[in-house]
Amino acid sequence: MQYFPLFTDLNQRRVIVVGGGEVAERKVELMLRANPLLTLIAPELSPRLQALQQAQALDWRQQSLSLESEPSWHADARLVVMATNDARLNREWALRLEAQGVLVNVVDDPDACNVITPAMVDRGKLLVAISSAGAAPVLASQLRAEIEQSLPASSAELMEFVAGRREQVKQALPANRRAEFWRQFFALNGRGFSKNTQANFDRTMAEDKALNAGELWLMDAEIEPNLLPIAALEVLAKLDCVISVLPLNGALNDWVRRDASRVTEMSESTIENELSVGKRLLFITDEQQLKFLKERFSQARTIQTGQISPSS
Ligand SMILES: C[C@@]1(CC(=O)O)c2cc3[nH]c(cc4nc(cc5[nH]c(cc(n2)[C@H]1CCC(=O)O)[C@@](C)(CC(=O)O)[C@@H]5CCC(=O)O)C(CC(=O)O)=C4CCC(=O)O)c(CCC(=O)O)c3CC(=O)O
Ligand SMILES: NC(=O)C1=CN([C@@H]2O[C@H](COP(=O)(O)OP(=O)(O)OC[C@H]3O[C@@H](n4cnc5c(N)ncnc54)[C@H](O)[C@@H]3O)[C@@H](O)[C@H]2O)C=CC1
Repeated sequence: MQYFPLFTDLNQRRVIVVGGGEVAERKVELMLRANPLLTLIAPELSPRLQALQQAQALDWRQQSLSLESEPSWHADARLVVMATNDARLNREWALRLEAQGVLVNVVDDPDACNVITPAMVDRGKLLVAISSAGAAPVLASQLRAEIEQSLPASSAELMEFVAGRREQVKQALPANRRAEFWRQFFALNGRGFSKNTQANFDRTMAEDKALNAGELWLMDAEIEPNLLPIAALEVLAKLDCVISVLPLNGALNDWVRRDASRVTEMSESTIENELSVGKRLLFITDEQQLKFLKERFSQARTIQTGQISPSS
C-alpha cells in the first residue's frame, strides 16, 4: 500500500489553491463540497472561478506566486494544492511545504505530493474513494462510474435517516445484536431511501425483538402431565422459571430444567422485564388467569394435552 487512505475534515479549515486554470477549477469545485475556507492565489481566474469568487465561495488573492515569495502566504493552510502551469514552481513549493508538514497536492506530479485526490462517489455521509496511487487514474475513474451505478442518488438521504436512528438502535438492542440488525435492515431496504424506508426500519426492529424476546408459556393446572406431547417436554427442559401457586407434581417437576427457578407469582411488569432479556417462563394456573394472560401477552403460547400452540 503506497498511500494510506484517511478522510480529512476540511470544514472551515483553510485550503489554498495556487493557479486559476482548468485544473484548479476542477479541484476547487470538488473541495468546496467539504466546506473549507478556500483561498485562491493566481494572477487571473477562469470564468467559472470568477463566478465562484463573485458568489463569495472563495477568497481570491490576485498575485503570482514565486520562489521568492514569503512563506507566510500559506501560514494557516491545512492543505495546499499547486495547480499552476509552472512545473518547477509547483514542485519547489511542494517540497518546502512537505518539509513543514503541510498537506500538499501537485496535480501533475505525484512524486511531489504527500496527498493525492482519489476518484470519488459522493453520497453525503457515504463516500467511496478509489485510488490507483497515480498508476491509472482512468481505471480509478471507470471503477467510480461502476460504483455510481450501484448506489442510487437517494443513498445520501438514506445515510441521514440511518445516522438519525443509530442512537435509537443502541438503546433498543444490546451490542452483540446491532450489527445483525443493520445487516437485516439493509438487506430489506436496499441502499436507497424511499417512502418505505421508515416501515422497513420498523419491521426490522419488530422482527429483531420477536426473534430475541423470551418465551411465555401457559398451562392449565388441571392438565394431566402424562398426556403432554413430546414437544412440550422440550419446552419444559429449557425453562428459566415456572410460576405456579401449587408445587409441581412429581413427573412435571422432573421434566422442568433442574436449575429453573420456581415462584408462586409474578407481576406483569416483571414478566415483561424477564421476556425482554430473553427468559423462558411457564405459567401454570387456572383457566381464568390463563385467559387474562393470553389477552395481556399476545406472544404467549399454550401447552395442552396432545399439542402445543404454534408460535404467533
Ligand atoms: C497523482 C494524481 C494527483 C492528483 O491530482 O491528486 C494524478 C496525477 C495525474 N493524472 C494524470 C492524468 C489524468 N488524470 C485523470 C483523471 C483523474 N485523476 C485523478 C487523480 C490523480 N491524478 C491523482 C492520483 C489518483 C490515483 O490514481 O489514485 C482523479 C482520480 C481525481 C481528480 O483529479 O479529481 C481523476 C478521475 C476522477 C474521476 O473520473 O472520478 C485523467 C482522465 C480524465 O481526465 O478523464 C487523466 C488523463 C489520462 C492519463 O494520463 O492517465 C496525469 C498525467 C498528466 C499528463 O499527461 O501530464 C497525472 C500526473 C502523472 O501521472 O504523472
Ligand atoms: N488541463 C488538464 O486536463 C491537465 C493539466 N495538467 C497540468 O496541470 C497544470 C495546470 O493545468 P491547467 O489548469 O489546465 O493550466 P492553465 O494554463 O489553464 O492554468 C494555469 C493557471 O496557473 C496560473 N499561474 C501560472 N503561474 C502562476 C504563479 N506563479 N502563481 C499563481 N498562479 C499562476 C495561471 O494564471 C493560470 O490560471 C499544468 O501544468 C498542466 O500541464 C495535467 C493533467 C491534465
